[in-house]
Amino acid sequence: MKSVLVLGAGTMGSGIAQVFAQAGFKVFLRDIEINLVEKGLTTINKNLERLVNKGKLTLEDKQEIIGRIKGIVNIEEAQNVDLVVEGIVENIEVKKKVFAELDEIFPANTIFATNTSSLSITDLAAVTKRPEKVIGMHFFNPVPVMQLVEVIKGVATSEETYQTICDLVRQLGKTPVTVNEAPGFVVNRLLIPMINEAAYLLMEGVATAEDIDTAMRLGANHPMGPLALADLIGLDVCLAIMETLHKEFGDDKYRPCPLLRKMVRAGHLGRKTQRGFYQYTNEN
Ligand SMILES: CC(=O)CC(=O)SCCNC(=O)CCNC(=O)[C@H](O)C(C)(C)COP(=O)(O)OP(=O)(O)OC[C@H]1O[C@@H](n2cnc3c(N)ncnc32)[C@H](O)[C@@H]1OP(=O)(O)O
Ligand SMILES: NC(=O)C1=CN([C@@H]2O[C@H](COP(=O)(O)OP(=O)(O)OC[C@H]3O[C@@H](n4cnc5c(N)ncnc54)[C@H](O)[C@@H]3O)[C@@H](O)[C@H]2O)C=CC1
Repeated sequence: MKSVLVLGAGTMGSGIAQVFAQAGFKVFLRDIEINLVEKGLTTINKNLERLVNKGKLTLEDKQEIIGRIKGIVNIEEAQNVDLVVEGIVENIEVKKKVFAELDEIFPANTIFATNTSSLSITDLAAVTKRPEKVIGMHFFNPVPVMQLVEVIKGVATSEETYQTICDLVRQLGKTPVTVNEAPGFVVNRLLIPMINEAAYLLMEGVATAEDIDTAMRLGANHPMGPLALADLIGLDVCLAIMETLHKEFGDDKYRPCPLLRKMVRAGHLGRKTQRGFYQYTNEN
C-alpha cells in the first residue's frame, strides 16, 4: 500500500493525513472547500514545525512530509489510491451518501475505512458493492500522539481487509485493537458517557467545570479532565456519539445531557470554535 485519500481536513482528517505522510505514504487530503483544506494543511505544518523545534525532525524531513500531502477539493484528483479513510462529519446519512459516491469512483479493490466514532460499519458497507472491503479504522485525538487505533469489523468485513488494516496500523507506528462492531465500539462506549455525566454534574451545579476536571485529573489520574477533553474532541462529536448510543441501545442510561445539547445548538463546540466548557485563543 502506497497512497491514501483522507476525506475531511478537520480535527481528525488533518491528523490522519499527517501520520500517513510521516510513515512515507502519498496522501490526498480532501475537504469540501479550499479554505478548509488549507486550514488542515496549516495545522499539519504547525505540528511538524513543533517537532522540528524540539529537534525530533529535521527541516528536510518536514519538507518531504509536507511534499507528500496534496490538498484537494475535487475528489477525481485522487488517482490510484489503495485506501480511502473517511473522517467527515459524524452523521450516518451524510456518510452513506459519500460511501455510495466513493463506490462509483474507485476501483473494486480500493479499501474504504471509516474513522467514525460510533456509527455502524455494516450500515456504511451496505451502500457499496464491496462490503468486504469496508472497515472501521478509529484513530484517537490528537492523532499524532495517541497510540491506539480501534480496527472495527463490520458483519461483512473480510479477514483479508482486516489483516491489511492491522498491518497498516503497525506501519503507522500505532497499536491496533480488534473490535466486533457495536455502537461506540470500546473506548467511546466507556469514555463518552463519562463526559456526558460530567456535563450533568456541571448542569446540576454540583461543582464548577474547573473543579470537575481537577477532581478527575488528581483523583483518577486522567491526563485531562472530562470537560477539557470534551472541548478537545468537539461537543458536536460527543453529542452525536451519545445520540447513537441512546438510539441503538434504546437505554436511557445513555440519554444526552441537555447542557451538551444546548451548547452544540449555540455553536460552542469546544476548541475548534474557541469556546466550549472553556474559552480558547489560537495559542492554547
Ligand atoms: C471521540 C473519539 O472518537 C475518540 C477520541 O479521540 S477520545 C479522545 C482521546 N484522547 C485523549 O483521551 C487525550 C487525553 N489527553 C492527553 O493524552 C494529553 O493531555 C495530551 C496528549 C492531549 C496532551 O499532553 P500533555 O502532556 O498534557 O501536554 P503536552 O506536554 O503539551 O503534550 C504532550 C505531547 O503531545 C504533543 N501534542 C499535544 N497536543 C497535540 C496536538 N494537538 N497535535 C500534535 N501533538 C500534540 C505535544 O507536542 C507533546 O509532545 P512531546 O512529548 O514530543 O513534547
Ligand atoms: N474529534 C474527535 O476527537 C474524534 C472524531 N472522530 C470522528 O472523526 C470524524 C471527523 O470528526 P472531526 O475531525 O472531529 O470533525 P470536524 O468537524 O473537525 O471535521 C470534519 C470535516 O469534514 C468535512 N466534510 C464534510 N463533508 C465532507 C465531504 N463530503 N468530503 C470531505 N470533507 C467533508 C467538513 O467540512 C470538516 O472540515 C467523525 O466521524 C468523528 O466522529 C473519531 C475520533 C476522534
